[in-house]
Amino acid sequence: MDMQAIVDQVYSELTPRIGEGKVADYIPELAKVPPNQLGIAVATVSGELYVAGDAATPFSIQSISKVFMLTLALGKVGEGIWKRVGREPSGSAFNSIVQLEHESGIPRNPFINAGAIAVADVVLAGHQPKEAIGELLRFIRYVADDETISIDNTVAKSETATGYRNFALANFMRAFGNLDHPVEQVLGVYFHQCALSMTCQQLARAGLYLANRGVNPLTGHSVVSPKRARRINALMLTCGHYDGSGDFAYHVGLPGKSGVGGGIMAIAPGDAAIAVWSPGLNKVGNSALGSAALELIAQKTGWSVFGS
Ligand SMILES: NC(=O)CC[C@H](N)C(=O)O
Repeated sequence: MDMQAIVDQVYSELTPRIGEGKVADYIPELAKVPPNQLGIAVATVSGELYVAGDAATPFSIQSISKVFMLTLALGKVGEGIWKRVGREPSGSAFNSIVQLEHESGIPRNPFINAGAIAVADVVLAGHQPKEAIGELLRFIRYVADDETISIDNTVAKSETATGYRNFALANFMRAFGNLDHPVEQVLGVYFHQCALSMTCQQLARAGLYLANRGVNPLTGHSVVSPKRARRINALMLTCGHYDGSGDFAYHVGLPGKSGVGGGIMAIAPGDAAIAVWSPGLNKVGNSALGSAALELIAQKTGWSVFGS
């Protein structure tokens, strides 16, 4: 079956389930997003793009931004980042605070909130918060090869007003000496990165460097080394879905990163980058239908990092 037929079939198989899950409501602006949407985009390393459903509708990428910020931070400080954040799955919720105290302010991995806040602190070094946000925006436009990508300031404001847990996490880390900048500044960067607004099409293209040994095949831009691309994929596989990472690996078998906006970016190394979006979330905060769509795509294409 050709790729467009696969994407169409996955979309139509899931159509009866559209609306499943629960839209995130702890960020008031996200609670307003209509739940009955499903977008699928597959960008192949050979340069094709296959889409179905609401693949051209922008949504809040939220925690998917953590992959791009980690890429930036690794570019800045290299492996030194691992003094500030671990590389182990957390087995607890994305916004959990318990582990952080036990482990003296060193977050388990760069994809839980605490870890991403530490990464934002690294990217902020030598910058004003506005410049760091500008650097991320330039980077995402560069990897996606799309100058129209922007940040939804209403979402960033909404989260700033209600992000009590993230303030708690950041204050905790600052107390342990694991944040170099004032909490307000670091979270300013973090909330804006989470508020990046992108479509499935843009996100699939943006992820291509991770599917193609660090090089964006559409532009020829070398973003990271092959080794670094593999390592980022390894972290996405083990930590990209919080305490649902094992289940995602079991069902989908590909590195992936989810966000509470309902998006998931998945990487089929050597083949494609995939972005799916549906706002309803499962119990651990990952898109319910997005996960189902990726499972079907993986099944139908045979893509898996665990063997064919
Ligand atoms: N899992 C997520 O997407 C969480 C991101 C969200 N901005 C938060 O910090 O709570």
